[in-house]
Amino acid sequence: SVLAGNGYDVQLWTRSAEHAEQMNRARTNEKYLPGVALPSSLHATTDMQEALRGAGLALFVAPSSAMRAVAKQAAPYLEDGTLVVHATKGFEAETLKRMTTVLSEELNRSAESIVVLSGPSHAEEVIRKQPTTVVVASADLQAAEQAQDAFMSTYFRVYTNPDVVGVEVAGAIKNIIALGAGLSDGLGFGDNAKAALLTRGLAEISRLGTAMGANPLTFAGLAGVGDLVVTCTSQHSRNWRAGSMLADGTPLEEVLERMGMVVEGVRTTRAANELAKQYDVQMPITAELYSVLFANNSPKDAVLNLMGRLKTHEIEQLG
Ligand SMILES: NC(=O)c1ccc[n+]([C@@H]2O[C@H](COP(=O)([O-])OP(=O)(O)OC[C@H]3O[C@@H](n4cnc5c(N)ncnc54)[C@H](O)[C@@H]3O)[C@@H](O)[C@H]2O)c1
Ligand SMILES: O=P(O)(O)OC[C@H](O)CO
Repeated sequence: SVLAGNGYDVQLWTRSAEHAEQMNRARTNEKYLPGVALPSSLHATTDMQEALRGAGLALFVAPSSAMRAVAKQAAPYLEDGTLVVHATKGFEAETLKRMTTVLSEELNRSAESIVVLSGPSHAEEVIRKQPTTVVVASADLQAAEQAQDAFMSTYFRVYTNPDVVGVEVAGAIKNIIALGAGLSDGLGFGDNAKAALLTRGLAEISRLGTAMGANPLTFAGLAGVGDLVVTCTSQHSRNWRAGSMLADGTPLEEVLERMGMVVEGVRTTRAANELAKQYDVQMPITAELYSVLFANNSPKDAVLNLMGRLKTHEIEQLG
């Protein structure tokens, strides 16, 4: 929608012929963003070759679990001059790889040339042209600026950042904290608890991110604090909603079925739990979430465990 509004002809690839037909016929996306008109220069297709023919820019935004498969399908048709951007928030579950790594492997491109777009940006608001700010990160400044120019509009403001690791880690891990924020609200806890989760969640994100090579300042930016705030507080957040449903004892499988859309925080909790071990960093909120999601621990016990941890310093934990 943003790109079409900027005057580009946009081909929207989907694997579902029925969904593509519905969007082209009704000029709305009834399944995911009902009731909002799609720009006339946006055309949906299930034909990957058609979607990528002559493309100046290809935006990959499949769920993290599908990214490798989608990239594999795209690889034969991606032209050399096409800028690759992704907006997916998560790790590959089996390998713990970041999305730029997965894309680089499947598309036979250097990871440095790929751009990640992230930040506080719920689709429901963007499609209604509500003011939104995001960041595009790439090791290649020219590539980041090319993406910035393509997406920047009167209601969609885009900043560049060279820190791909920081932006990808922040975008992925905030979904875990949002699940926790939903749980906290669902348990009836108040604003103090939410603020605690956001702040100590940011400490966890920063700790893992810096261990993986990120610039700590990225976590104070749009991909860090910005996305953490929006995902932990917005009515639109699927991760927050899933967390609030878990609070009343609804089993995880049922929550995911009822959501009907990707809840990245669930798989990311598993991945982050592994990454914390690999990089030897403490991620207590993630560990408790893991125990609730995958080891039948009760949310109330998880809170008791977090509050009962040994006393410690605030700042030293950031190191
Ligand atoms: N929705 C948002 O506001 C938003 C904002 C920023 C980033 N993201 C990120 O974008 C990614 C996708 O989220 P979404 O909101 O579009 O999810 P969604 O669940 O609303 O839609 C996912 C789409 O991917 C398709 N899909 C699922 N598995 C597939 C596969 N194996 N092959 C091909 N297509 C497949 C589904 O059919 C659906 O069309 C996530 O990583 C999410 O964190 C979403
Ligand atoms: O709806 P969520 O929880 O997947 O969050 C969507 C975006 O990541 C918000 O920036």
